[in-house]
Amino acid sequence: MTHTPTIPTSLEWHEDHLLILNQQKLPNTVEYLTLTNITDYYNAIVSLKVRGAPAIGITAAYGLAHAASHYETDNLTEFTHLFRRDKDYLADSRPTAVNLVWALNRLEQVLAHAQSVNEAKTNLLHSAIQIHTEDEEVCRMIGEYALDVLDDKRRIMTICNAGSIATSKYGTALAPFHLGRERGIGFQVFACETRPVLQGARLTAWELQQSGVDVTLITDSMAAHTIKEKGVEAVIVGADRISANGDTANKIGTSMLAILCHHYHIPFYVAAPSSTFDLSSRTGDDIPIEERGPDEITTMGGTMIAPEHVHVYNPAFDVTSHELISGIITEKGVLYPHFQESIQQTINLA
Ligand SMILES: CSC[C@H]1O[C@H](OP(=O)(O)O)[C@H](O)[C@@H]1O
Repeated sequence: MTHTPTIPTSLEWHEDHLLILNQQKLPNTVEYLTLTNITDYYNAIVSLKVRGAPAIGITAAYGLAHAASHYETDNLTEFTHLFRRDKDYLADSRPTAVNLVWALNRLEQVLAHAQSVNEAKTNLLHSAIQIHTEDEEVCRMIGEYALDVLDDKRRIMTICNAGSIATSKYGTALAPFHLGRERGIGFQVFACETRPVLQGARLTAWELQQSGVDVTLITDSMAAHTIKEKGVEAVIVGADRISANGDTANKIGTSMLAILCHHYHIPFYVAAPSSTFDLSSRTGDDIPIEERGPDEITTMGGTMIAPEHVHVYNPAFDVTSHELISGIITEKGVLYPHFQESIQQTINLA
């Protein structure tokens, strides 16, 4: 049976609930979950059932609007108090991806202009839907600019999953591959498995196969050898938070690839929407790095692969110095060094 290439997505809003693709079950099971209360939304984000900076921002926005639609008060002051309680709850789910707080703050701005509880409930949901639908065009534009930047390069490496299922559609780092396949541009993508959660092995390999893109899976430790032996021509990655000087937080292992690109004299690109920039973080030192539990490292499929009680350090992200980044590809165009200035000129207009 021939497979019809499709670009998979992970989020669907249905009138009064959000349907999410359970990314913890991929690639073996394609399962959708219905989120019905704010604890469902929180737990889905914390447990990485939904993950990826833009996708968790969109999910949190729906979660907050959904919760607010059930507040039983006609008093706007009381409504606002409940709103801020739930906003803070969702904001605490994961600390590194700034898209989460960006989306929640956008809803708070909508609430500030509401004249009644009913108007607030309506406008909050419309804002969440708008954040979701806007993101698809943003990712498509990132894909267009990335195709220009990659030019005639075809052998590209990536890490984690900055793909269609990590956003509304298309993705950021993977967007050029999806668009390219639709236009007959044949990329060969080398996907790092991305220990410990295996977003590369479980998600990027699956997503690109669904979309008909040529993907080769490697372990993270094979990156240097693969760049040299397979003639990798560029690396493109996503981002969770980009500071004012261009330092970029992304999945753990990303800075390792940037250092390899510097050594092998190939370009290292970051692909991210404007909503991933955090100008209040002056440098990467200001970016909070999420640390996750030991089980992600000491177990696989529920089986211990390390001795009991071993000390574990599990940072989920690392920071790549702006000095190692060749370009930051956004929906507004490509930013080049010196990033402090180009970010001020471009992202301030967001
Ligand atoms: C466009 S996704 C951006 C970013 O989010 C991922 O982190 P996680 O899987 O922990 O949510 C990864 O760092 C991606 O590059």
